[in-house]
Amino acid sequence: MKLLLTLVRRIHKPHPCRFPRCLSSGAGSSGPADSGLLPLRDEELIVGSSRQLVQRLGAQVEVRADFISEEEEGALMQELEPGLRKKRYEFDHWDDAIHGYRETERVKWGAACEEVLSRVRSVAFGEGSPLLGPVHVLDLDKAGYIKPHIDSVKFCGSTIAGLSLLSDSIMRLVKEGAPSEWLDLLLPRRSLYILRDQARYDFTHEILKDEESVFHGLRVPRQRRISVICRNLPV
Ligand SMILES: O=C(O)CCC(=O)C(=O)O
Ligand SMILES: [Fe+2]
Ligand SMILES: [Mn+2]
Repeated sequence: MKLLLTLVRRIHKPHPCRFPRCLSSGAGSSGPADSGLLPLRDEELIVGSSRQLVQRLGAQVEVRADFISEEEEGALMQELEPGLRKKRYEFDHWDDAIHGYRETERVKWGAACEEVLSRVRSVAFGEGSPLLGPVHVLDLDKAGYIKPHIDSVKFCGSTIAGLSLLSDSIMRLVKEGAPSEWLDLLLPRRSLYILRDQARYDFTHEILKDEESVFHGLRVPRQRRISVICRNLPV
């Protein structure tokens, strides 16, 4: 199982640090302490190297804030935490795409979680799109991060949809072979993100370390974060 999950990710060499950056202005910033950055409108959750790129690639990237309620997050945690707690976070595989994580897959869910997942599937995937059966669950330690990689085209199809639990985080997309083209997505706690087509095939994605977690000039503290990821199958 570990092997299959690892095969899902094709790692890419980290690119040189791109801080500081010039970001377009306009987002508001205050909000409740819980997901510290809300309320932001969904279109304010994406910034990038140019307006054109945000517009063009933005059609293939979605971030939906507040996709699940606190109760639904609680239901997912209740179902996932017992199994996750039996595993240790892995920090020592330097060749892995992910540092400081434990992960699992789940096929069968209780009713409350199944309801959430069917909502994810219905917004992310076209009718009849064949899905990868098991849902992928990735638990990142506060000190964990995901290095730039592209999900395997052999095992995964055109669309990746992920819920973020427990923490806000920043997902960075960087065009393969053209590192000056990038998008940063602010993924608030309890949001859903969807990557499609070019955003999924031609751009690496990564989750920033806590200490690099700055969006639009705004510090976004990264806590332990759990993602629940649905994928479709390659055609
Ligand atoms: O945690 C996430 O949202 C993304 C995980 C990921 O990129 C992967 O497992 O390939
Ligand atoms: Fe990935
Ligand atoms: Mn992924």
